[in-house]
Amino acid sequence: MALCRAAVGSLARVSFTPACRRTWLAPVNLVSRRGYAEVYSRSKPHMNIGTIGHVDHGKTTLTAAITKILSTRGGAQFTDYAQIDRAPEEKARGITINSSHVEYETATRHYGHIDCPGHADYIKNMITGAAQMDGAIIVVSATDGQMPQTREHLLLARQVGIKRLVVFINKVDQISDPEMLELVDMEIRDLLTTYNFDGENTPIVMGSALAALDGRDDDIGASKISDLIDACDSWLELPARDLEKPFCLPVEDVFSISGRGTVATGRVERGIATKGTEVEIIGHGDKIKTTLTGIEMFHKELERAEAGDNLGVLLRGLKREQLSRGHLIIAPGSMKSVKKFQAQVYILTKDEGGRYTPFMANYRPQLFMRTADVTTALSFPPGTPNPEEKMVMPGDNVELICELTSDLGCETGTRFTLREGGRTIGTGIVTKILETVA
Ligand SMILES: Nc1nc2c(ncn2[C@@H]2O[C@H](COP(=O)(O)OP(=O)(O)OP(=O)(O)O)[C@@H](O)[C@H]2O)c(=O)[nH]1
Ligand SMILES: [Mg+2]
Repeated sequence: MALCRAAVGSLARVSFTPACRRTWLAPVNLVSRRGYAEVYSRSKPHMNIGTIGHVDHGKTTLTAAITKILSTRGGAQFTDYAQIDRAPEEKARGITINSSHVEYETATRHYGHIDCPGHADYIKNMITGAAQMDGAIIVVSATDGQMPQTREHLLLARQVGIKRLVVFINKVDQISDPEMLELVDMEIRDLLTTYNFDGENTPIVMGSALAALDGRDDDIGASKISDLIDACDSWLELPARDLEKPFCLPVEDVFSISGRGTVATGRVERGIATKGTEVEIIGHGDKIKTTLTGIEMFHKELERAEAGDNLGVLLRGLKREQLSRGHLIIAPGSMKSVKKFQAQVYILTKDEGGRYTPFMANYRPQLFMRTADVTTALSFPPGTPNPEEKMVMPGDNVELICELTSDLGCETGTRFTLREGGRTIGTGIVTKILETVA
């Protein structure tokens, strides 16, 4: 900020000097551009990560320690424990989540980092994607080893599509027996493998977040935080940018333009398509191959549609009635249309605008996914004890099977909401595809 202000300041000063009037633009622009780059550092790739793990294992202390260590290298502003733990309430789609966001940068990357104050907030955050994590640091206290929430967060991390994690074994200042640490290391590697992470190669760093924060015992404090940051840089993979993913345009509206044909409008979710690209239309019982013969945005013809664009596309040989809201226009073969899937769902409490009462299997709310809405029957996955009697309470995090009345294009990781009578009662993420349409 300081640099930005300096740039603005110099702009104001220079523009007041008449003699400079003709020439000031160039130097001032240079200053402001340089200022901008140093402040926001857009040159480094960005990645969203966060601390996850069992209550009291040291997630917030570690978050504070990372900002402290990086602040000495000029890559962060030190944010102390109290500032992080005083997480602001965020209303994400009607759901209140307490979470703190800090940012820092290393030599090669810019990170956004999320830390939640409680278990319930981690669950909500991971299911709703209120702050999407591309990777995570799982914190495990050496004094306890893995605990129930260690496992639950690992499972959720897997389900929301996090592919790689870095482990921080914390509180080693309280362990005198090195064999104990070896045991925790082995146990965590086994656990990672159980949840389909790479247990063998995942970096595990052992240290003390508190020592780093307090500026003592460098060998288990600051130096280990540095190791952890290096492990994040080298092991966590940058997510593919939306432009690199296969094309997907969820249809919002359909028009018929006489003499030209059928036009679908919507916002490109991901990927790139050019005029003449072959596409596939899926959903609502259809699978139609066609070609994009025109792309238009703000009444102007475009050669290329890309992620984020709000536009209309002209489709070869398609009748108005063949297309409707909720269809997906995709790169051929890049996604399947799905009739039944398993999902991790968070049911909103009444304070969050959700239901007042529990529901049981065969409850049939409306499911909203991208631009589509269809009715879904809900049931419990096989192996659920007493499925006929099981009740889902507001505030619960449950695995459910969704059977749709009309198929929709989706994949593992696609998010949706459940609504009933105009209110959102739940939010979920697809974790397993069970039945697709040929
Ligand atoms: N001895 C020791 N204590 C630590 C260390 N790191 C954190 N603690 C203490 O462990 C307690 C919990 O730390 P937090 O950072 O609040 O843990 P958390 O995982 O954020 O806890 P929740 O947000 O409640 O789930 C605090 O009293 C910390 O001071 C450490 O390396 N060594
Ligand atoms: Mg905390």
